Amino acid sequence: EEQTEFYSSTDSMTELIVMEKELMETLGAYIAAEETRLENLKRMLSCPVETLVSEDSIEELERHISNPFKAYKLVRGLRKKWKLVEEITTNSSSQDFLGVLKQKSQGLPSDGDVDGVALGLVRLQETYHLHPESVMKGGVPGLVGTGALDPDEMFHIATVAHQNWKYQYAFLWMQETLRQLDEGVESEVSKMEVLRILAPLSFQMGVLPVALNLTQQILEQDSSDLLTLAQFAHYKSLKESVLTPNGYKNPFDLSIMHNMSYEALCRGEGSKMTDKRRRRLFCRYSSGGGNARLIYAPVKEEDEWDHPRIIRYHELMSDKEIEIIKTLARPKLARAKVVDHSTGNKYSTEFRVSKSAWLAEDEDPVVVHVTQRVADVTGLDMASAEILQVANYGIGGQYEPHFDSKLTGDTEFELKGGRIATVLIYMSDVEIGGATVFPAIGAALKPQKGSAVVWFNLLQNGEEDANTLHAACPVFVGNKWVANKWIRAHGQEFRRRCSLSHTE
Ligand SMILES: O=C(O)CCC(=O)C(=O)O
Ligand SMILES: [Fe+2]
Repeated sequence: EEQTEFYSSTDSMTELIVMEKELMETLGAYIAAEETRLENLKRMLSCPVETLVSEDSIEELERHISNPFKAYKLVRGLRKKWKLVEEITTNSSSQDFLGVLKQKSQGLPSDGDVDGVALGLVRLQETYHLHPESVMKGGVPGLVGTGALDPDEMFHIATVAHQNWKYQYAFLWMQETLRQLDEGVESEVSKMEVLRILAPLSFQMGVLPVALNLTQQILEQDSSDLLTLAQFAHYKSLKESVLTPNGYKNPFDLSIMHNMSYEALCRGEGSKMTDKRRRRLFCRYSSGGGNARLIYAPVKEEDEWDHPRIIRYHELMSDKEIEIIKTLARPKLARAKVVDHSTGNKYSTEFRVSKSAWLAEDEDPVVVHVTQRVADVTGLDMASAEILQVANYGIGGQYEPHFDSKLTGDTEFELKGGRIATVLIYMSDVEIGGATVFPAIGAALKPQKGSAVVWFNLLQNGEEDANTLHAACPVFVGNKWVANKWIRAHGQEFRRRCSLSHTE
């Protein structure tokens, strides 16, 4: 059974806000119905069938009901009233409400979803080198109104980081949790729970004085804990020995890990473009070599990179077209899957966190128009191209370095050839993060709504171009929508436009 997995796409996160609003309305209606019911019950309570005065003696009561009319009224009144009370009591709308809640709750986040969002946050921290404090205290430009997390939320993020072997971030979040608890902030998690994880973690991270101090704090609470006693003795002997632990790393220094060129490029560092080369990159208007559709409205073409050639076409899609494509894709978005090379099975991984959908030409004239526009500006033959793939990235959504031409079990290869070119259309701007980076050449391309970037994955000899290894950086702030048009080799033999054919 497929999970909803909101976190892999920002679009499904917005659905959650809508759902919360609907649930609140349903809850409001339920409460109103219950209030009316209670009001009715209270009214029953305030008008007794007969008033019993405390001084009334048995004789008086007997005299009272000796009047046959009064006796009649009493019997009838009691029957009527308490039948009504029973009716009102059983007519609770709680069953209806619970039914609605149960039906809606299938779309609400599961525990797995909550963990997934936390892992997404840690992934962002890794890529963009963010300390817990800077995330919370607005130390990140563009990230406004985050607000503080409470100790239970921090403890949860720390636990998820720990379970996913992200020890440095687990350590930092646990530390922050402990700091808050020491400041007396209310929490469900106890200080002992935090200490029992943080003490050995501090040792693992190589900060022996902290490990010793925290272990001591555990023992102050529970001096009979044998395991902790043994750990304490071990840490102490290490401290007293002249040997300092090898490979000591400052656990607060986030630059020591995740410094692969892919992540550096995502942070806007490590571009390998020199000034001299940059001066030879141009921007021009092109009519696609006399294409009738472009003569009066030439396309703005910009060199993004020289070797290999990467070109950006501006205004490939209009905002209106983008809205239509997104609307068509929305109901079809499913977590993007990666193919297992040995078994051919598809599975979802952290390697590729996004939701995608395929749109065929017959779904809407706009899809046909996009294909036509791609054909016009690139001059490539679309007969062998794949249908349009639309992707939406959520919190921490990313696609780690890969080649578009490396497809396992490619059923179209025989007939249409390899994925010779990629046309990547950006259907949104992204406030922070979400760049497309090429680690082998040190290039980073920023999403720009309506524009498309194009490169050849295959060299003229048909071999894969190792320089086209690329990745989608995690989205940090914003919503990322892209569309891919993969163009196959067949039909391009005489069409590889000179502006794009600098490769050998
Ligand atoms: O979203 C991006 O920036 C790149 C996506 C990509 O490389 C792909 O879908 O193959
Ligand atoms: Fe790709």
